Amino acid sequence: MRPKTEQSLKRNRKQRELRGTQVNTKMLQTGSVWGFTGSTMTSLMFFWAMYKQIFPYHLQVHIEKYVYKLMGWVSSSVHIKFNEYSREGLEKSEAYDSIRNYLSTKSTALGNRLKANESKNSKSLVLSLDDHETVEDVFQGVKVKWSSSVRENHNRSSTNRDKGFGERRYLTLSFHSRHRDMITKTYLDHVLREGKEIGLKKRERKLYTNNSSHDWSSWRSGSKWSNVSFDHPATFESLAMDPEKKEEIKKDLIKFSKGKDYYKKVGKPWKRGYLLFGPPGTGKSTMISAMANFLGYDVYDLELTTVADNAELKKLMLDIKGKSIVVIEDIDCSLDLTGQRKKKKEEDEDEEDEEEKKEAEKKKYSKVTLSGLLNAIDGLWSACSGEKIIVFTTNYLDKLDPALIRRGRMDNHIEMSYCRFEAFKVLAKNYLEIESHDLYGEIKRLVEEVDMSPADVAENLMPKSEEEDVEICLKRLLMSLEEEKEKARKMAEEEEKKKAEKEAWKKKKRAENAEKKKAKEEVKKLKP
Ligand SMILES: Nc1ncnc2c1ncn2[C@@H]1O[C@H](COP(=O)(O)OP(=O)(O)OP(=O)(O)O)[C@@H](O)[C@H]1O
Ligand SMILES: [Mg+2]
Repeated sequence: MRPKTEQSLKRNRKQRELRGTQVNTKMLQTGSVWGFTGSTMTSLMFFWAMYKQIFPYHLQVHIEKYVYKLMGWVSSSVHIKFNEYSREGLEKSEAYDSIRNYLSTKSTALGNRLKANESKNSKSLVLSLDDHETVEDVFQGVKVKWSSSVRENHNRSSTNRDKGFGERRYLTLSFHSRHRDMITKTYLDHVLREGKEIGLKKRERKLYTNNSSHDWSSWRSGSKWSNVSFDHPATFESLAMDPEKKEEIKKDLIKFSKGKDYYKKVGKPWKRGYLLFGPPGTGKSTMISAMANFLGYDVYDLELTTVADNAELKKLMLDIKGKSIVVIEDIDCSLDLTGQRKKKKEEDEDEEDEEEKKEAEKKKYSKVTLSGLLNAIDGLWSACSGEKIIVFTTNYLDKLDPALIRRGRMDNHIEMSYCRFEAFKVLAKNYLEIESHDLYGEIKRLVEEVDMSPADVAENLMPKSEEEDVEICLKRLLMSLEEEKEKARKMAEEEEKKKAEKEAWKKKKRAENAEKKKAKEEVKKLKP
């Protein structure tokens, strides 16, 4: 470790010497905000190079301090330095990362030399300004200059050495002193905000699932959630549904994600609830992935049946970060959230089949109640750590307690329905890469009258071998639709028959009753 560090230090020193006085001049900059004149620079360069060779480091630090002060008196420029690490060298500076992200967009435009870094938390390479590079930026008509610098880290504690820090990087922002107020107040705010935004878009997103509380202590740092990287390919473009409805949802999401100030103004926590309902295979789960990809949010898949009680649910909720979608799938099956009314009904019916018994067993573990869940959604936690979207999915809207899905809790109710022609066109484009076909007319007629889920349509459209072409897939879909239509017709016929039989039975009963009544009345008349 040590020989390698010393070698790298030597190499750095050499590089510095090769770069000459220009680089050394940049290294003058160490104060947090200070200034110096450009006119005195040239004469200083020579002395600076000499003095770096002659004086030991600890003396240089003192000399530099006084030189900066002197230069500050006559300066017309202001320089602000941003270190990569905190003073102790242990923690990476968030501001540095945000500025680096911001500058990566500026430097690409200007064609500067860039450095590609691979980051653990980023889904792609992070491009940043290379060492000793400069880039200009213009904000509200004011020109500023950013330069990236690196200097040896002379204060290498054992921790630093272990972490492999031989160098200290920093960015310097330079501008004319007359713009000091605007730059320090408005421009820096703008840079940090934009940089953070870029960082969030680039970061690798996660899919979290809740651990059972029995396991909380055994997970690293007592984590309540375990995660994998979220890599679902669904997007709104590939989602088959009514285009107008899709646009509405996208607009709603954009409004929400940009609504920080609005929510603050109206005094509401920055969160929004979506209820997705519809038959199986209509794209509810796919929609959640598309939403997460659209907004760049993490997904927290909350399995309520493994949550022991309300207190545990609250702890889980408090452990959720901002910019996330909290999902409770099949909310009607998760817990007995319909309250007493359902219990009574079940007791009356007394006809639980095997499946229901198993479900009930699962639910027994969890003591989460409806009011616990309502608190978890609406409670104080929901105002913590940034914006959140909560999504419930269900196949049976009428099974849910109205309190759970009322507006304000579930703000947006979205019905995911059977595949109609507009949705079919999206699926055909996704699966077969076609925009139209001779068979479209026939398909349109059938999909508008047959209830087939997008999942079933997609399955028919997917080529099953290399030999299967577009026509084969479309014809298979047509056949399935015809079969479904026939099935639906037979079912309707049977329904009709049953209804007619019931009606006939009722009529017969009514006639029998009338007959009986008549006979009784006649007997009454005959009685003295
Ligand atoms: N609207 C859709 N657009 C695109 N693909 C869809 C759509 N609906 C379903 N699919 C396809 O069908 C598969 C199943 O859909 P998904 O899991 O989203 O349905 P779901 O509504 O969540 O069903 P369930 O109610 O059973 O959970 C998806 O993987 C996707 O390929
Ligand atoms: Mg689903």
